[in-house]
Amino acid sequence: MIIQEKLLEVQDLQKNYGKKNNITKALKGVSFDILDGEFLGIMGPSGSGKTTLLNCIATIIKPTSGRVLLNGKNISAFDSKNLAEYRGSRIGYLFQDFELLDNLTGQENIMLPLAIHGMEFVKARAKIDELAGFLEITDVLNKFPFQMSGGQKQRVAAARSLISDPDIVLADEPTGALDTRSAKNLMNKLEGINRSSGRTILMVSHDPNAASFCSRILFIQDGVIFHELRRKHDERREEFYDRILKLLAQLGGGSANVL
Ligand SMILES: Nc1ncnc2c1ncn2[C@@H]1O[C@H](COP(=O)(O)OP(=O)(O)OP(=O)(O)O)[C@@H](O)[C@H]1O
Repeated sequence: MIIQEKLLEVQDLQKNYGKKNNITKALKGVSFDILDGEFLGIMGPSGSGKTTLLNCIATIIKPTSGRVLLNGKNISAFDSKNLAEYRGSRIGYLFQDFELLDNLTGQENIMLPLAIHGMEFVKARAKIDELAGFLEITDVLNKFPFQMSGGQKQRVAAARSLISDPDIVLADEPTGALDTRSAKNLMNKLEGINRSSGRTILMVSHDPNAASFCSRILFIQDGVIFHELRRKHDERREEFYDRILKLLAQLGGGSANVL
């Protein structure tokens, strides 16, 4: 994996929900960079601010203060016209509950970002075939979501997140609705995409198994990043997984208490 320059810069991000007497400080000044080609994980207990952080980066919500720079551009200050250009094009999204449209086939779902941003049909066709082959979804391209397994739906959603060659894919608990086998399969595919094409991925997960596929993990609690684990060069995933579990045990007397 060739790691190059800073792709995403998160600078002193704060997010408050609510009003005057009833404010929840979900993010209390979060800062970190993601280098081009990284597969970064964010782990933390329920309510720690993971989704809020991802949604601020995804431009789905506006931070109370602080900035998110993508390729040096302050996307948190973009207006709706700029955002429309970025969403689904420069930023790919992968959600826990797939968010496929029920009345569209797999292929039509995958092509949705292209319908919005435009791409020649021939080019799109070649790209779909390539992604479908890699993600093993060729046989469900003409099926509707209700005819697919959970794992197939999530791999179709992964293809949709990648179809427009985004700078970064943001994944929120992508294995959350999958059984163990499908979850491992999906993570293997995401790791393969990260390694083979250098695609940058930012994934929020509370699952140590899923997180062990990342090259680096940031730990968040009470809206603050408090620890970082980096997968060593050539470290086997199983060894990284053991280190994650050890850290969680140190932090909270057992992973169940922490996450
Ligand atoms: N729309 C909202 N309005 C008010 N408070 C919110 C809102 N969304 C989140 N919060 C609060 O902000 C804090 C962080 O929530 P967030 O969803 O980011 O945590 P999380 O780590 O993703 O949790 P989980 O793992 O349970 O999804 C929590 O205290 C939550 O109750």
